[in-house]
Amino acid sequence: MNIAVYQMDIVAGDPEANRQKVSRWLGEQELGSVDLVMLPEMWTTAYTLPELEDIAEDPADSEAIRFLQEAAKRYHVHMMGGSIAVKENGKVYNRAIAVDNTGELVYEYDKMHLVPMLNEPAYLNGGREPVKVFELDGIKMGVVICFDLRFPEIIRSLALQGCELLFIPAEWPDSRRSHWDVLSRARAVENQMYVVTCNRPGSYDGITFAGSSAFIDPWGSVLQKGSVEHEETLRETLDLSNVADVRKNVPVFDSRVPDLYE
Ligand SMILES: O=C(O)CCC(=O)C(=O)O
Repeated sequence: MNIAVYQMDIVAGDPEANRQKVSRWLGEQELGSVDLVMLPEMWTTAYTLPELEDIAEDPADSEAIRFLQEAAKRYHVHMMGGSIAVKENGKVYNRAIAVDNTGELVYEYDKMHLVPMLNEPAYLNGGREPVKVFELDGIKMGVVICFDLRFPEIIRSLALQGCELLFIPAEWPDSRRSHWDVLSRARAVENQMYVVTCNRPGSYDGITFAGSSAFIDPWGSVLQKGSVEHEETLRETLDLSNVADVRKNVPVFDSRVPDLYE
């Protein structure tokens, strides 16, 4: 599977400007051989938490979701549309969106772990639906969002559902970049899956973000990594047969003793 990650700097609080930005970027790419495009966390708004109450979109009538669906059809690519702020029944959620290359919405996930360091619980509601794998081109995939990376149990739950490829859209700060690097590799090694991350660079409201988006293989090798400071595009072709090979060579899943710890 050929994947293009847009390590995008985000215009704060301006969904229209961000849609235009992604639209321009898509138009500049040679997407002929690309199967899937990935965007970062909250790519329409950035972390403008106090404004989200007003600018989060109704998911039943969302410009951002329509935009992802139109882009998927136009370029014939699956869209791992990072996450966007949505408002449903008066509550704001940080929702990851996956759209297939026919424009069909195939999976949504509301970030369940809210970040105390950012006072997120004051502005957002945590998702209450367990994570599930979804399938594109016969590949089992999962998505978790940023802070979720610190909770190995949510990612193990995806692995136990057969996940081979995990996406992590993020707005991870540079001050904790070492955690981002170590934990995303650790999740790939312990779950023997590909991990593809898309983290924004740039700054907002006194926080500088870490960039460092990456493609990590099921052995834990970093195939490619973005810069810390700059916007950029990362592309990689993943050979999904490596997942089965690594799981065969180091049979972690056959060696589990869940009765003793679940
Ligand atoms: O866990 C961290 O250090 C960063 C988390 C975060 O910034 C987020 O989830 O948006």
